[in-house]
Amino acid sequence: MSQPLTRISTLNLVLETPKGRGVFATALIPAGTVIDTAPVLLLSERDFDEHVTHTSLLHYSYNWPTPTDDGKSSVLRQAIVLGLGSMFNHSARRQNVGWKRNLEKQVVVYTALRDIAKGEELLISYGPHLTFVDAEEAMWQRGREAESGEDFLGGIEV
Ligand SMILES: C[S@@+](CC[C@H](N)C(=O)[O-])C[C@H]1O[C@@H](n2cnc3c(N)ncnc32)[C@H](O)[C@@H]1O
Repeated sequence: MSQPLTRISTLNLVLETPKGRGVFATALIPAGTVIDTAPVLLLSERDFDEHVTHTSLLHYSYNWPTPTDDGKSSVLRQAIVLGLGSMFNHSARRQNVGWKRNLEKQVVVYTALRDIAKGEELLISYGPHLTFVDAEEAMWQRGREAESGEDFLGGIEV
C-alpha cells in the first residue's frame, strides 16, 4: 500500500501572527487544489494520557477514530499531524481549507474550499472545542462593537 504525497509550493510560513506561526498563500490557490497530504503519528492512549497531555504537543493533536481489534466499533485516539497540518491556524468563520482523514493510510489531506487569494492565510476549522482563546473571534467581536458604536458609547460617562 502506498500514498502519493502532494504539497503545493506557493506557501509561506509567517512566523509572527496574532496566532503564532501561520501558513499564507504566495499565489492564487484555485478551489479544489490539494494543498498538502500529511502523514500522522498515531499515539497510544497511554502515551497521550501520561505524556503528551503534559507537553505543548497537546495543542497539535487531532482526534483519530481507530477501529477496535474486532473491527466492530472504534475508539477515539489522538494523532500528531506531521508537516503543514500542524501549522494551519483555526478560524470559525473564515476557514478556506478543508481536511479529511484517511484512516487506513494514516494521512490527512488538506484541500482548498474556495479560491484562496495571494496573501491570504490558510485556515482550517478545529471544531467547537478549543484549548485557547480564539484571536479571530476576539477581532470579529471588536469589529462588530466598533460598527454598532458600542465601543464609542461604552466610553462615554452618562
Ligand atoms: C496546530 S497549532 C497551529 C500553529 C501555531 N500557530 C504555531 O505557531 O505552532 C495550534 C495553536 O495555534 C494557535 N492558534 C491557532 N488558531 C488560533 C486562533 N484562531 N486564535 C488564537 N490562536 C490560535 C493556538 O496557540 C493553538 O494552540
